[in-house]
Amino acid sequence: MGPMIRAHSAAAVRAAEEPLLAAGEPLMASAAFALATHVVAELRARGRVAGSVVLLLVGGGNNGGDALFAGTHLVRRGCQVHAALVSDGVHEGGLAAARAAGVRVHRVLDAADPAAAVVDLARRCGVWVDAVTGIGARGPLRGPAAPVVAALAAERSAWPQEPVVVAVDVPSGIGVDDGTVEGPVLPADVTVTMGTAKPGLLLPPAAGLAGRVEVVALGLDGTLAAEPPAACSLTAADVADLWPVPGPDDHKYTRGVLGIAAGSQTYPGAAALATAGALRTGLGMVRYLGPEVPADLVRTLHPEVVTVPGRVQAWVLGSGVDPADAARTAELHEHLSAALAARLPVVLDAGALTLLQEDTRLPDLPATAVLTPHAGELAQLLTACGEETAREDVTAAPARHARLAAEITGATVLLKGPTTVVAAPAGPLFAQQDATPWLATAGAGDVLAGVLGALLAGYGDLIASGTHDGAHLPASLSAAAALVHGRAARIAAGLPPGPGEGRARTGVPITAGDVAAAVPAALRTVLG
Ligand SMILES: NC(=O)C1=CN([C@@H]2O[C@H](COP(=O)(O)OP(=O)(O)OC[C@H]3O[C@@H](n4cnc5c(N)ncnc54)[C@H](OP(=O)(O)O)[C@@H]3O)[C@@H](O)[C@H]2O)[C@@H](O)CC1
Ligand SMILES: Nc1ncnc2c1ncn2[C@@H]1O[C@H](COP(=O)(O)OP(=O)(O)O)[C@@H](O)[C@H]1O
Ligand SMILES: [K+]
Repeated sequence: MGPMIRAHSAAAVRAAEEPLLAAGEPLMASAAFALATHVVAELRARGRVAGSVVLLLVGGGNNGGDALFAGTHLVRRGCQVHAALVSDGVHEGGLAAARAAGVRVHRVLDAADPAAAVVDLARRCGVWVDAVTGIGARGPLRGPAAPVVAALAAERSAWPQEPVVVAVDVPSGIGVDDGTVEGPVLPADVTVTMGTAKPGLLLPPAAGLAGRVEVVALGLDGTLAAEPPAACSLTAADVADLWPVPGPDDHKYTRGVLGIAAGSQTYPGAAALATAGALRTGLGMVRYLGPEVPADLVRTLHPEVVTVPGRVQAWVLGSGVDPADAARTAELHEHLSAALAARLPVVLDAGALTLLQEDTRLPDLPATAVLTPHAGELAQLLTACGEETAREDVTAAPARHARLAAEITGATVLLKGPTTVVAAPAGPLFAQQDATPWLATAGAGDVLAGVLGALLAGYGDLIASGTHDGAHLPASLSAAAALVHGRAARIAAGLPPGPGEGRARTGVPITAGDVAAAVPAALRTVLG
């Protein structure tokens, strides 16, 4: 279990590089050697290295320079290496070295149809190295590189197993700092990234195009370790550090009591699922507060649940609550006000999000309030806050919209989706890609609300005392809940915990109840 994956912005990487370059460190030579080593490893994993045919897609900057110098190493390993220059400029030192080593250089822009010329060349190559742009990219790919990359992406989707695509630093064309994809991008199998991961390698939708991410430290890790990351992904080891494990002196009140005001006559299942998620997560007690039908269901399914009011250390509000139900909405308002006054952490899900929208005086929430919208709910919330937003806007730039909602409301925002993104008003973004598309099933969000609520209840006393580290703790706990929930889904679907399958479609269907039932198994993979 490795430590947290930390990503830094292009500007932070440049600032960290500066003193090393000034001191004469051969960063590009190191980057190129590491890149060649990874290409060789990919070739070896697929058969043989010597005799393999490699295509370098070379842009006009240092990203292209990395690939040209890597090409010299690959020639020495017996590869036949072709470099397609897809920009007017080129890294002159890299070009001279590549030519001298025997790399075959193709000035494809001289062809009548550069995209067709590159595709023609690419069909003969088993590895494509994407070095069009790196951290120097401004906006989506433009100029001749755009149709070249679009044509290669189309070619690749027709032949998904072959070739292997290795991106240098980032897949060219992604939003390096925000993970947006606004133009053509060639999906990579592996991204060899220099110095540190970049936010776009973790954040959706670009993260889905990066493949496996290999970080080449280049000696920048020391400097960057002192910088807060722009984005990060928790690993199981980080979650193990955060997860409350009871000691001999603990009792149910020190372990945490969670109040759940969820479910309704119309949607009683949400109450049962949020409760199941919470109970399986481990906490002292669940107090369920709601109308007769969901309360009966909860008592029947979970006799350990208490259904009378009393002290709690955190709340889950709103899952399965119909916003048109005025009486229930008023109850949620009361619970929310009481929770905020007591500085208790609170999860605002589904119907409770609508509550915020209908409150024209949007409460100024603390970061210990965690909103858990999916893309459609976040679009509605932002629109209600005066930021006209469509669901598609959110899915095109999840991190930006989650951050915007956090800044407007003051809350922590856990945005659900294929990759779960967590944003507090300040501090690093979190991106968790621990689940499986099988998790996209009714009620799965209710289970997540319960898991997160239970975790927050374990920290309730600390949070209420105000002695924690501000916005960071709720965001980290939200990311941890997403990891455990995602792993539970994978285990229920018969998949190993850990990173997803990329494009492969594996596993079996699951219900939200299966996910809740698999939370202890997920925790076993985390806590050991
Ligand atoms: N500093 C170092 O020593 C080290 C740097 N390293 C490596 O250098 C990379 C950064 O190199 P960089 O700064 O030269 O920028 P880079 O990513 O090649 O892009 C600039 C080129 O792209 C072009 N271009 C821009 N936007 C575009 C667009 N939308 N669509 C199309 N083209 C576009 C732009 O053209 P222009 O705008 O000038 O016309 C220019 O030609 C970094 O990612 C890492 O790989 C490592 O080796 C470690 C040591
Ligand atoms: N394609 C996907 N891959 C992995 N997880 C997904 C995908 N789509 C949705 N999810 C996850 O499934 C859950 C669905 O929750 P939600 O949309 O609230 O459903 P519901 O309201 O029915 O409970 C969330 O945890 C979300 O992150
Ligand atoms: K690249």
